[in-house]
Amino acid sequence: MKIGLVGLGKMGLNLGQNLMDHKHEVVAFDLNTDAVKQMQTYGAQGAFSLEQLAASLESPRIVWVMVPHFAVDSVLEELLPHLDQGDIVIEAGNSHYKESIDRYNRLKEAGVHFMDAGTSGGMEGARHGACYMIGGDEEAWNIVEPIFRDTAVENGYLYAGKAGSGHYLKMVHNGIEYGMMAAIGEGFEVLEKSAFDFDYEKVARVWNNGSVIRSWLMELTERAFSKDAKLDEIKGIMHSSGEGKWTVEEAMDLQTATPVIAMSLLMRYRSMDQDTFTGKVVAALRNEFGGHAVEKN
Ligand SMILES: NC(=O)C1=CN([C@@H]2O[C@H](COP(=O)(O)OP(=O)(O)OC[C@H]3O[C@@H](n4cnc5c(N)ncnc54)[C@H](O)[C@@H]3O)[C@@H](O)[C@H]2O)C=CC1
Ligand SMILES: O=C(CO)[C@H](O)[C@H](O)COP(=O)(O)O
Repeated sequence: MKIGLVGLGKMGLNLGQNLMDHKHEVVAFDLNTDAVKQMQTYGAQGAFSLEQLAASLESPRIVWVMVPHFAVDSVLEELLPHLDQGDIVIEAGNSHYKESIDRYNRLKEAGVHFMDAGTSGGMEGARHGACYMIGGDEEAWNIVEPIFRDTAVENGYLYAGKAGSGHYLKMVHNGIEYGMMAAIGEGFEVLEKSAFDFDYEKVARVWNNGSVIRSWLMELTERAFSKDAKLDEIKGIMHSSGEGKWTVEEAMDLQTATPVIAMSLLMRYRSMDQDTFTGKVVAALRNEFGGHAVEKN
């Protein structure tokens, strides 16, 4: 199939190559023209505007959008005037499912199908076989399914149903990801503070062989320690992009207890601060009521 690919960053560049390895034709666009040129060297057709991208595709056009979630609306606004009834937009980044439902409704007014696809597996998945969770019209799904089948690992895609369901699943997936990573991190912190002198790469390796906690995340743990035995080269600052927060907000709305995911989110926020005002207040209060020692700046 011929696919317009918008967004050629860490995910898009890999996905574009994956698509071409599976004999799909790719028309590639990014604000960063160097990325477009990189895709061209891999054999893609380059586009230097969304108008040019749309003009290079035949109806029903299929446009795969792989940009950060804050850029999705500007892409859609600029792209929509160049699309026709029956065209299909697949938004495969990490967007909030409610925004995806709004986008589905907005594009539907123009007769354009909008599919929300959650993508998992990171850059390696995008390049060699991803995992997808997809929502949107079944009519459009029947057209685009081969693209997902070709670029996913075996059994690595699910058409989940109506608009929003793909990004809803990806939101919860990422919430789980937060909790699992936090548990791995905490376990290694206990090891680090213990009286033993463990080789963390070897620990992760043995845990990857037959243990209950063997997993891709543990394999990545092993890989990270193989590069930097004590992770001395990096700070323990944990950024976040939103999906963990959305999962917790959704759980709150549903009055559902998700303490593991919520705590892992809060620990990410905590990691952004060198010191905390909370800590100062508690230390000051202990000092006020009990004369307990405080540490001075
Ligand atoms: N990196 C990862 O492991 C994963 C990322 N995602 C999601 O996929 C999406 C893309 O992520 P990455 O590739 O990691 O981001 P990235 O920041 O590496 O790449 C984004 C690309 O989009 C381009 N871009 C931004 N605004 C644009 C616009 N208006 N028109 C055209 N191109 C534009 C940028 O120039 C950049 O090349 C995000 O929603 C992200 O959350 C999903 C799964 C895994
Ligand atoms: O979706 C992903 C993996 O599944 C992306 O890597 C995402 O950026 C991870 O979330 P966060 O940036 O909040 O850690």
